[in-house]
Amino acid sequence: MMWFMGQLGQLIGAGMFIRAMLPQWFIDQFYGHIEKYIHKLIGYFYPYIQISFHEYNTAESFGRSKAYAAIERYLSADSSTRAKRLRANVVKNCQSVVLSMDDYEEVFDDFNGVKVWWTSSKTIPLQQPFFSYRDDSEKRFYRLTCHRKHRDFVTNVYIKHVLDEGNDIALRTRQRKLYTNNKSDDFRSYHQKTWSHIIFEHPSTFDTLAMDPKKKEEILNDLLTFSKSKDYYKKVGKSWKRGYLLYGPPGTGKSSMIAAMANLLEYDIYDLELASVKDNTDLRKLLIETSSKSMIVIEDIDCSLDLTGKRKEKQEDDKDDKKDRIKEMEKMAKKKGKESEVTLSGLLNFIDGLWSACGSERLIVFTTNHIEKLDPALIRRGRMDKHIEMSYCCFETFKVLAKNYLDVETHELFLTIGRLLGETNMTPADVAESLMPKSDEEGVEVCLNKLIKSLESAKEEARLKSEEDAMNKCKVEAVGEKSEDNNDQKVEESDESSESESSDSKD
Ligand SMILES: Nc1ncnc2c1ncn2[C@@H]1O[C@H](COP(=O)(O)OP(=O)(O)OP(=O)(O)O)[C@@H](O)[C@H]1O
Ligand SMILES: [Mg+2]
Repeated sequence: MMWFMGQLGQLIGAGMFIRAMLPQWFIDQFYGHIEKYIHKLIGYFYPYIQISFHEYNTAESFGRSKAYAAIERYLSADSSTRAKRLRANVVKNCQSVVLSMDDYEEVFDDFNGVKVWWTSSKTIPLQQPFFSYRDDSEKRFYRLTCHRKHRDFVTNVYIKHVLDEGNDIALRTRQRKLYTNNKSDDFRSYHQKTWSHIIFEHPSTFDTLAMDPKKKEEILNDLLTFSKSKDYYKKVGKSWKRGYLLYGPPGTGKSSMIAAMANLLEYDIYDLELASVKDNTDLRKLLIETSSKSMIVIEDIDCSLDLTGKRKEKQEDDKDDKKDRIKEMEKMAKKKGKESEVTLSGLLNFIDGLWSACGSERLIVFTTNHIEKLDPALIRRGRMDKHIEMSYCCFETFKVLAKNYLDVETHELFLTIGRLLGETNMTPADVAESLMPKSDEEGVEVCLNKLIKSLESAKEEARLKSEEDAMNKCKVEAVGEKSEDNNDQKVEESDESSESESSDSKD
């Protein structure tokens, strides 16, 4: 049957060829009528329709057709098991090979009971052009054939299914990227692109992330639910994005959490450095050029810009250490002649203004060491939907680190470590550093003892510091009391002198 269909297809092609051979006057006078009857006749025997998808089409003048690429991926996923002749394409920096059907191969597809078949083919022009910006010697295309009674289903439903699947495969198999907007001035003058990128390869996952297991599971479920909620977001009229605020002291795993999130959902990361953004218009431009399935990350948002200060018109106390840092940054920016003019309202619009709805399936993540210094408008629910505290190492966190770094789940020293962790604050970064063997000779016990030692010295340091603080407080109070006494004495003396002056004058 397939052979028969193929032959009929060839006949149609032959008809086209005969048409090209006939003189023009004959075509003008008779061919229109003849062709009508030929098609009727062919249609009687050949109840199939054919749709071609060319690798290069005029609508997408440069580069390959996106539809062709999507079909190629869709067919590759399946055809490698069914087609007899395959073509190998090397991807991911020569690390893997993707197989696709070779030229003139044919595969069947069955979708919802409708049978179609795909043929890969190519045309070779008779004359090679003198000049061409790409190799025009071969023009590949896929031909889809189906029964004409399924025409509507195939054109409206099946082709959409193929393109969606193909695009999904592209997302699943792509190399993920880490983008930055911070470029040197020299680079910027040659390349006007807003983002530059490297391949994103970070080993952090939710398995390696040390934190309270219940909290971890809650975050994991939240992320997975988000990634499957396209229809829900559409139904409630919200753009498909979610904001996360990660806060806590340095070294508690905020950046590690970001990498784990991106690895879980297979998203790209756009690491946005606000201090390098010229103004709100530039910020919008950056937003527009981000892709879907991505995370936009602003680390240390409290130090990025004087966002709170601009809103409050710098009425706040200038002794604040954050402001000192910002002033320092502004000074440096002025020196370079590129001070950022991004305002708080610009940033709020970036997060959930009208423009933020472009693209979809996006996470916006802020990190900070000082949540209390952020403007409430910036982190209210709806903008930053989920607030996650990354805190000092507790016993549960330690157990995850011990499993990751030493491969132990229990040990007699765990009891001592648990007690010490309850008595002093140590970041997971510091705990991890003690647990990491520094040579092959350092076994589990040595590393756990190292941790106990550093916990004890951290505890001692904290005790000394609190004693010193208490002493300083006493000193300040004593100085305060003394100056109050002096003031009282001065007041008394001045009262006395004024009294004596008044009595003198009376005399
Ligand atoms: N919760 C954690 N789980 C696993 N590893 C951690 C955790 N916290 C810290 N680490 C380890 O400590 C290192 C520093 O952590 P990370 O950079 O994620 O901290 P951070 O909270 O982003 O710090 P900062 O506020 O200074 O940016 C990481 O490379 C990781 O190895
Ligand atoms: Mg960090």
